[in-house]
Amino acid sequence: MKSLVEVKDLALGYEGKEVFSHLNFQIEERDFIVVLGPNGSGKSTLVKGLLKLLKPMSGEIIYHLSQNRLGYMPQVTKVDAHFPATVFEVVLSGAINRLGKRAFFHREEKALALESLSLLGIEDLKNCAFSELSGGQKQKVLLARALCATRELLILDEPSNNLDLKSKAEFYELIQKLNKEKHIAIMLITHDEHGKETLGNKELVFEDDQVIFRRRENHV
Ligand SMILES: Nc1ncnc2c1ncn2[C@@H]1O[C@H](COP(=O)(O)OP(=O)(O)OP(=O)(O)O)[C@@H](O)[C@H]1O
Repeated sequence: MKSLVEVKDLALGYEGKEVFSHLNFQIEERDFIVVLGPNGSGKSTLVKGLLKLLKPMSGEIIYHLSQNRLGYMPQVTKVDAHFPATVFEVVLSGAINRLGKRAFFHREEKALALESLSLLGIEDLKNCAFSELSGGQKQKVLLARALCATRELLILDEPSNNLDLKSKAEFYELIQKLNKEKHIAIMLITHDEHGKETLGNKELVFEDDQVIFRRRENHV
């Protein structure tokens, strides 16, 4: 499988203090990597590094993504729930990295936003106010927004947070389908028991001063 991202001997941290070091792993095409670990262990720090919001203290991250595009879905709690925009506007904003020097979205980006909505079966929400959606619907809209950025690699930050069991199961089914049928590589950061047991072909586990990367044996 082609490598999408190579993390080599990476150390990340804040103000000269390392959160983790000597981290090595690769994200390959079609991978579904589950990232696990207790609060404060460094999961979000890794995500910040992958999104280039935090510079490596040592080591490097090498990207083999087309036009360096990465899809990121933030935690709903980190998104302003009262954001005064329609679903379509929120999804379209995911295509901002495709604009280059243009200030306005073209027909292609708008078509991509519609296609992302329809891929997730939520085209009927298009004109709804984002702030009025349920938690599960908001997650799907943010996933459609990430799909507008790229179909190569999505990083999902605790997507099951604050969802009821039914919405959670539905959401996991959806991302599994994107991975298996559309061959989108996924990195899922989760605390969730469901994710711990059943999802992913590989896992990255942050525990007691070490980070372990391994293949999951129970992968279906
Ligand atoms: N901006 C920051 N400045 C300084 N220290 C930080 C900053 N952000 C996080 N940290 C520290 O880095 C460590 C790792 O935090 P991080 O947020 O990556 O953990 P996490 O595994 O994502 O936790 P959670 O599951 O609660 O989101 C913690 O000790 C945290 O206090």
